[in-house]
Amino acid sequence: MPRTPTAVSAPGKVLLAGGYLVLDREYTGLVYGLSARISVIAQEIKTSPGIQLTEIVVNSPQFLEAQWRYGYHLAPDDGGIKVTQFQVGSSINANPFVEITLSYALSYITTTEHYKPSNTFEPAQFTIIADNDYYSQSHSMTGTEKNPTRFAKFPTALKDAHKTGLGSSAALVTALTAALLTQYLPTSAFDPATDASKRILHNLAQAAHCAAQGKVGSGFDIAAAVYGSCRYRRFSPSVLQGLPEASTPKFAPALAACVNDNDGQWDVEIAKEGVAVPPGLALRMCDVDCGSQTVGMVKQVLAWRQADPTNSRRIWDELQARNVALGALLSKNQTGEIVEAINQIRELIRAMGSESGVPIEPESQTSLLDALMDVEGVHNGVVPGAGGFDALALLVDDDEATERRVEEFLVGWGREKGGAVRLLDVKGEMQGVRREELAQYEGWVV
Ligand SMILES: Nc1ncnc2c1ncn2[C@@H]1O[C@H](COP(=O)(O)OP(=O)(O)OP(=O)(O)O)[C@@H](O)[C@H]1O
Ligand SMILES: C[C@@](O)(CCOP(=O)(O)O)CC(=O)O
Repeated sequence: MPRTPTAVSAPGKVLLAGGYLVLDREYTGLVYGLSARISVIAQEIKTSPGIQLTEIVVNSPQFLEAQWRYGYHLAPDDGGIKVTQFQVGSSINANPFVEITLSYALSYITTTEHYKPSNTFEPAQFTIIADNDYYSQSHSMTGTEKNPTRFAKFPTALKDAHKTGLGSSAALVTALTAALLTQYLPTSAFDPATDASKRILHNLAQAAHCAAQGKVGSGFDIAAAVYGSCRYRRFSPSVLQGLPEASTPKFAPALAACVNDNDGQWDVEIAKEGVAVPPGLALRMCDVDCGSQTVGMVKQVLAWRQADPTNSRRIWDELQARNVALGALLSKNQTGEIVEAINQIRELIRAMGSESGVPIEPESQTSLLDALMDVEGVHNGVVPGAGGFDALALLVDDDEATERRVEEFLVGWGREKGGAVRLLDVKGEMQGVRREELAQYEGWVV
């Protein structure tokens, strides 16, 4: 009997407060999950009787040239599962986030008691469906004009897609890891609704995402993808630094020991209590269709921190206090105090920017935020995360009239200043990873 297809989704993120600081365990970040999700639908590939396939296919049908086919084998000396991409068409088009997630999740599964003694995984297809707000490009909806489906078809390959900065890779790695664990383990061993499974998923997705990115960041984006909105204190980088490279000797047992946290090393702190958007308000995002190269910005800010330890500590400690104060007043619904609390945070973010020479809140974003605050119903906003030209996060009254006023304002702003500024549909959302009903993907998966 073929298994019924399953779907899981993970949300995108916005780091409302705590950019840069959250890289250090002394400080915390205020992270919100977003209603923009990445879903992965897992289905068996039907084979003819007598034919054995060892193939795993991953598709991202909203984009051009977005199918990746993999074979796999057990690497020697407990190296786990090595995946090898098959060529489709005339060129090979790699997706490191997909490939590394496969090799990490499958390697982990081989260490569980549920792995088939036959040393195989049933051939399966994993379809990635992303909410449209992850990308800035104009797109065509796939249904009829009167009845468009929720998911768009983009006229580009993924490498040409303009990202809005909502954390597509973290949501993808988390959802794909959860889909693989759901597909190849019984529900008694993995069920994303339980806390124990969420911990496994979090640790495994952090390990895969760091490997795919080629660096250990703070990991707040994976935390948001798994747990949704939370106050986040990072794990010590040493938790992952001892892992051998994938498919080298002893990778699989080392990964399992790390993910199962045999030595109690994971010191990450995720607090969901008290992280909220006050009733009647919404966290919205405003895309400026630019995006930032955050790697260089992070390097430069950290270099400033080393070069000027006294001054930078003074700014960071005060900024942490202001960030915590914002979290507290949001959770206590003190809506009237938002404007001043965020102004105070922005002031120090700009100070950190001018001291380090990094445009964390660039002047053009300052003028846009300040002008938006004059629109009725808009409280305040920040350039979240690493800052720069990523989409802005705004706290606004959650009603249609405010939405209309903001949209009208942005049209005028774009006309006057040039550039495509627009309100994204996405809103802050509390929930993390979850199982999904299949019906919503009709037309995308057969
Ligand atoms: N819909 C998708 N299908 C397949 N792969 C995807 C999809 N969306 C994102 N990816 C993978 O994630 C990569 C983008 O990751 P990257 O970390 O650069 O962006 P991001 O996580 O959206 O950005 P940020 O961290 O600034 O918010 C893509 O190059 C691709 O490998
Ligand atoms: C600068 C940093 O603190 C936040 C980066 O956030 P974003 O990817 O720009 O949303 C880096 C990190 O936390 O890994």
